[in-house]
Amino acid sequence: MIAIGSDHGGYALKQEIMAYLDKEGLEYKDYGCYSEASCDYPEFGHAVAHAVADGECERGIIICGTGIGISISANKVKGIRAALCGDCFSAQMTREHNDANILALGARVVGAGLAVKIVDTFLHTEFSGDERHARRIAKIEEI
Ligand SMILES: O=C[C@H](O)[C@H](O)[C@H](O)COP(=O)(O)O
Repeated sequence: MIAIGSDHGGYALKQEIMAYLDKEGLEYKDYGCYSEASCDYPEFGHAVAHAVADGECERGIIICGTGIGISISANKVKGIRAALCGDCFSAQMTREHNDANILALGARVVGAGLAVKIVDTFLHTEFSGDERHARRIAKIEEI
């Protein structure tokens, strides 16, 4: 199960991402927002982060205008490694090296076509499991 959430700035892109997930037959839960009315990104970053940290969902996707505010919010939750990605290489690396469990996107930064490719890369790349990467992630957890 994938947790997905956005503020008003990410709402339209979220619809595109959910259409992609539907097409791929991937299950998701939408944690809001549910319209383009102005709202506050920390609420939705927090909701998705908790769904992932609590084990309710395996991965998360969060979207705001830049992807910055909502990723800062999600990263406040223990156990969350939210990565803001604007390209497929970063999405691949953050899965292989950082075992990122949430992808953040900036709807005012990337177009829908690229965003879907980034999501696809993020969801289909596994953590490498290399000792050096696991050691560094463990150090993040200690902070
Ligand atoms: O990091 C924050 C996000 O980019 C927000 O989506 C953005 O600040 C919202 O701005 P506004 O309220 O002007 O639409």
